[in-house]
Amino acid sequence: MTGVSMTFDDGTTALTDVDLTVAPGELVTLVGPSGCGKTTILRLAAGLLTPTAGEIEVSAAATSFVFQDATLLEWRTALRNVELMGELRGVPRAERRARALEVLDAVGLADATARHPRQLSGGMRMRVSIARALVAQPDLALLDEPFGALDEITRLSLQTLLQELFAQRRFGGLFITHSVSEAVYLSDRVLVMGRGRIAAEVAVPWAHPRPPEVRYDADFAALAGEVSARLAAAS
Ligand SMILES: Nc1ncnc2c1ncn2[C@@H]1O[C@H](COP(=O)(O)OP(=O)(O)OP(=O)(O)O)[C@@H](O)[C@H]1O
Repeated sequence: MTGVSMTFDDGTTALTDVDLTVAPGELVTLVGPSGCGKTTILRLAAGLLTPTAGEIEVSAAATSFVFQDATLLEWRTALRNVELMGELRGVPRAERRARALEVLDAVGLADATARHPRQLSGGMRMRVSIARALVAQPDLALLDEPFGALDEITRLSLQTLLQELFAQRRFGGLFITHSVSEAVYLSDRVLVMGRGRIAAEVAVPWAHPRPPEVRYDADFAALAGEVSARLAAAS
């Protein structure tokens, strides 16, 4: 997006002159204080909102979304939740089932495909949600604080999983988080937002996949410290 500004009908200006690019296969995170415009950027990228000014160009052939709430259909099994996307697109039954089983296996749920959402833990529900996003083989995934409601241990394991999936499948990602360490662990670039604008950018140089232990390196702590300092300056 180039020069994007967004003012809502009630006069609230959420974004002013924002430039942002996600290269193919790149994972970019947005961090910033509550209300600074992160979700508005994602909704604009998804085509759910039209900017007041500026241009948005999405070259990805397929875009997927993952929200903080797993948003599963309670009356469908995990497998049939993941199959739904193929059903809506008219993918033949055998093919959509094979694809759904493959991504459920990739997120570590091969043994839980027949369970309904109420029979799954919060972390497992989020794995189903990620599987549902991946089954469409997206070029771009838009993730709005997907791990925000999870406990710390589940959150760390899902960060590792997402990062491994990203390394294998090389989809681009735009990921919102409030966690500085999550941002540094996952991304190629961390964009630090102030109110309605991108205030700073911190590049993370390490190739994917990143071992979970990288979080305990001194270099990691230094980058997290830099993001935190920029966040404090931008807020
Ligand atoms: N539909 C809307 N109508 C009017 N104002 C809105 C609308 N959606 C968002 N806003 C306002 O735009 C600003 C940015 O909101 P946005 O949801 O993008 O922030 P955010 O950074 O994602 O916040 P959080 O971290 O709390 O989720 C806020 O002031 C919010 O109140």
